[in-house]
Amino acid sequence: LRQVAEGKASAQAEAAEWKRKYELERDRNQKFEHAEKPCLEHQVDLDDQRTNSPAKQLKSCNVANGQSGKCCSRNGICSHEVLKDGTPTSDSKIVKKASFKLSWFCKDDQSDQYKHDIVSFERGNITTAERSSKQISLKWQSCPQTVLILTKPNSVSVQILCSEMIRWLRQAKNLHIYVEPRVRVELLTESSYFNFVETWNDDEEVLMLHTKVDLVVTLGGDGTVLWAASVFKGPVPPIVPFSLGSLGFMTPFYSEHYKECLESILKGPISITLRHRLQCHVIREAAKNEYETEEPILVLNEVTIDRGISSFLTNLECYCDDSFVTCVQGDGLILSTTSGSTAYSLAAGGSMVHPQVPGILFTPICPHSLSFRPLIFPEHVSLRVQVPFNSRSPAWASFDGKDRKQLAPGDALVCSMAPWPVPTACLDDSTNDFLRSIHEGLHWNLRKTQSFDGPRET
Ligand SMILES: NC(=O)c1ccc[n+]([C@@H]2O[C@H](COP(=O)([O-])OP(=O)(O)OC[C@H]3O[C@@H](n4cnc5c(N)ncnc54)[C@H](O)[C@@H]3O)[C@@H](O)[C@H]2O)c1
Ligand SMILES: Nc1ncnc2c1ncn2[C@@H]1O[C@H](COP(=O)(O)OP(=O)(O)OP(=O)(O)O)[C@@H](O)[C@H]1O
Repeated sequence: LRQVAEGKASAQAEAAEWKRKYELERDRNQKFEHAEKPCLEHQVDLDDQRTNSPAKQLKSCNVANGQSGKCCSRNGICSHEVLKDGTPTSDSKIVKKASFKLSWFCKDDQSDQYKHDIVSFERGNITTAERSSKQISLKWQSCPQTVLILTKPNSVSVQILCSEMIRWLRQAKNLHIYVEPRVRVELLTESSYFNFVETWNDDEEVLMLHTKVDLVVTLGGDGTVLWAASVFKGPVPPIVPFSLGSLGFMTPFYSEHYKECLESILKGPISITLRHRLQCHVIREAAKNEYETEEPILVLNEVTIDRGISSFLTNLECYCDDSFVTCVQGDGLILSTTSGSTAYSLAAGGSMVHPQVPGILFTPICPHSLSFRPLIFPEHVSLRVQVPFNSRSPAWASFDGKDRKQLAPGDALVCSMAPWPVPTACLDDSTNDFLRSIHEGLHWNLRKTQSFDGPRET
């Protein structure tokens, strides 16, 4: 039964991955197949999809796609492709969701003819052209109209900024605002002016948030960005993270300049870091049937499997796809995204990796071995961490530092790249923001410069 459940989980992850790859591939092919028709021509249809009935949506989509299921994008990803899943609600008749287009560029854009080949065989030479180092740019194709503001709890400065920002977004920009139920109560306690601010009542409404929200603003530290990502179990709208914590690796925007920042974000284009997430399935040995596989959990930083309160050594068998990797004997193991590489994984001795690099970091925590160096796996693998039957104690899994789950002997955790990344807005661009955060946040490689005078090589 466990094998069946594991098979199902990995098949689901694989299917999602194939869907993502298929969509990217289809966009690439578009460039070659499509006539030079500007994307904006289809804009009316795309906007209509948001406001009209499902039947009309289907029709307009078919018209936009020339009945062939193709996207209007030619050199990027259109928002209606990323966000189209989910049925339209009655609200979507009133408020249109803004459409945008993501596009990328390489430094050597001149070599355009090879840009869309992953691997090409030119006169026997293998060349790669599809690298992960592209800066992604988001261009609004219709104006954003709905902003979700997520805030760190129990902070007076955050509360003050939140109400000030909402007033400005409403009065100067005439935007629809969503906040968490807790924040709406706080706002209404402050003033009945905030009656227009919307929220949700149950988890089902949260599941549909991505169909209503154009932009997410976070006010807090990295933990608030992790929180924002966890709210979206599927596609995530672009996130603009304002720094109101002590260490902001993922929060490049300064809250003092929020008006200028939001002006330019709402206008676009925006440089985006597409932060990959991991999809984790807990597979129970005791599962009675395959349907008992627990809901997958998406993490932006990492999933940690550790010894919890147990004083025994953790014993974890690790597999990559079907190959045995190793047995971790120590305090535990961190499976991290590249965004999470500067968080817990870093503290456990893992490398810092640029967040735009797609990979899964495999970092042991205090391994009782002299030779256990951290690894980085490619993005397409599925990793399985199994608590062996002969383990002396259970292990504990935690997801972005939250939601601890016990893994009994025989239980396993299966982890692969999720199809829904977290797009965070950059202050500058992906690379400069990353370098600034490791310089300013960690004082990386800070050393006094050697003086000029002294002995010299002759
Ligand atoms: N020994 C450690 O370094 C350690 C231990 C436990 C958890 N953590 C990290 O804390 C994260 C949860 O963050 P939180 O804010 O909810 O908890 P928290 O309030 O305990 O803060 C943890 C610290 O990690 C920083 N952080 C979080 N994500 C980061 C990232 N991607 N890059 C660099 N620094 C980052 C935060 O800014 C914060 O200073 C976990 O995902 C885990 O990575 C680290
Ligand atoms: N909207 C929210 N609802 C519930 N919990 C939240 C929310 N936003 C943030 N948190 C939690 O609050 C904690 C602290 O948040 P955050 O890291 O943003 O602030 P901080 O600790 O002041 O920042 P720093 O770690 O940089 O000092 C985190 O554990 C985070 O998960």
